[in-house]
Amino acid sequence: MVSRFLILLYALVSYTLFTLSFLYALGFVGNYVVPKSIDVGNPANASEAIVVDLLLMSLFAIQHSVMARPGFKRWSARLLAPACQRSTYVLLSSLVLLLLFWQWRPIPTVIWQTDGLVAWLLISVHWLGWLIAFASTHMIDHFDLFGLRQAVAAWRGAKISGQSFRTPLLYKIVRHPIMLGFLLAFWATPEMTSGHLLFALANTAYILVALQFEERDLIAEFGATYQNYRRRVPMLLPRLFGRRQTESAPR
Ligand SMILES: C[S@@+](CC[C@H](N)C(=O)[O-])C[C@H]1O[C@@H](n2cnc3c(N)ncnc32)[C@H](O)[C@@H]1O
Repeated sequence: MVSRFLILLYALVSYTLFTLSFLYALGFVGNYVVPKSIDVGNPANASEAIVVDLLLMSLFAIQHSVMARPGFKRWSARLLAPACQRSTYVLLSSLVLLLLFWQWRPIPTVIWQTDGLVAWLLISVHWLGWLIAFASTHMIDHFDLFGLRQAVAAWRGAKISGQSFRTPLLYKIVRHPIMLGFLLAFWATPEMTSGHLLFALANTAYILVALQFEERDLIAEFGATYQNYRRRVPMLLPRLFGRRQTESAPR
């Protein structure tokens, strides 16, 4: 009973930290509200800023990708109860993100600046990106992705079910709408500085590499179902003109 309560508490703390880091990310990337953002904070010379920022983003990429691999999950299962695994991933990802926000060095040189209608259009696409990313987590399984479903199952003494494969709504248009949302949020800005550009470029490269690993794991887990899905649905860029579907979509 006590351990089940602690697992639930741990999942709630991790989820709260994720929520805070996600909300901070909105302010960080868009330069809204928060005290320290992508273009506001400790001044540094450009070379120091590039090195520190790349190290911070690499730390996030390594933590986020290594911990997501099945081999790491099997190894960590010897140390962590299954119900705690996803929460630990979420907790560490959130902590690394908060470290990035805290230690980020801005590079303020302006690359492009817009105003009027173009600026509003870019701001709208930026917010649409965040909305797509957040809504898409609910389309596959938000509470499973962030570890709460596993902790609630443990609390109830129920079996923790494995990940299920889903393709609802936006997943019928692209295979990775969460990542598409992030890319829109990172690139669509009325004022692009060198620091923001470094952030957008490095994260785009990371997303493109990380998706190769994620898809390899999805093929290993769901086999022909994912291969068929891959043939029918584009990775990140929606098809402008629909192609006739020849196979029935997995649900
Ligand atoms: C952060 S989510 C990103 C999902 C997807 N790459 C996207 O951008 O929308 C990563 C997790 O989603 C899972 N996932 C990816 N596509 C999925 C799908 N169609 N159905 C269920 N889970 C999926 C992956 O196995 C991984 O555990």
